Amino acid sequence: TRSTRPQRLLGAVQKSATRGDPCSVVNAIDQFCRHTEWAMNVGDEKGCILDSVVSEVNPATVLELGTYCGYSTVRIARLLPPHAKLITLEFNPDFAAIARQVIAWAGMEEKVHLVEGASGEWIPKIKEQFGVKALDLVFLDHWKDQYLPDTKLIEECGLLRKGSVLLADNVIFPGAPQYLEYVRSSQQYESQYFKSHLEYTKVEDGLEKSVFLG
Ligand SMILES: Cc1ncnc2c1ncn2[C@@H]1O[C@H](/C=C/CNC(=O)c2cc(-c3ccc(F)cc3)cc(O)c2O)C[C@H]1O
Ligand SMILES: [Mg+2]
Repeated sequence: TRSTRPQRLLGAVQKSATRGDPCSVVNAIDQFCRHTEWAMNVGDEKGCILDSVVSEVNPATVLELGTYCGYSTVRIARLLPPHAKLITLEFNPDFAAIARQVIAWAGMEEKVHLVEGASGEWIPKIKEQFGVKALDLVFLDHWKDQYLPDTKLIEECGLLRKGSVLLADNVIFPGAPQYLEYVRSSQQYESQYFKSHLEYTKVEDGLEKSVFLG
């Protein structure tokens, strides 16, 4: 039967990237998605903004919502110090299986906990399951209508501290209007929009960075 897009993306990684080299994995996926087959990775242009926020926050604990094929998982993990932890949630078993292989090819398994499950079910378990006191950085890139409910759940679970950063993909396209309204109007956040483009296209999109003020 016909392969899936994630399977073809993994094939491109195994063909063109060097095992243990996360930058080559990121570059292989960008090359494949720009020249062969588009896929919904944050991509190279928005990825540079992601890189700068990760480097600025220098997080010990990161939560990613929506692993998909693991592109941003690898992109973030490659910048983390040795004992930092990235917890990434993915409820589609087929995507999770591909992402595990992409993460392994990049040699990032030590820094990444990929949890196969729904964010709504797992966010309340993070503290106990992973011994996490607070999240330094949250990268939101799952279903866009889940950004707001999951942000409220993260707050309710006491997972944010003064200075915790939320970084949300696709706030313009496909768009997350309710989330944007919330973080931009809330007294508890200082929000900033980073204008960019939808991955591998000229369509406007961007990332919203929101600092929790406690
Ligand atoms: C609640 C929950 N828990 C765990 N995993 C969850 C979850 N909701 C989704 N997920 C997982 O995240 C992933 C979902 C990501 C959703 N992202 C998107 O829908 C998305 C779509 C586009 C896009 C743009 C233009 C177009 F013409 C078409 C598409 C671009 C992007 O960057 C995206 O992130 C995969 C899914 O299984
Ligand atoms: Mg996205």
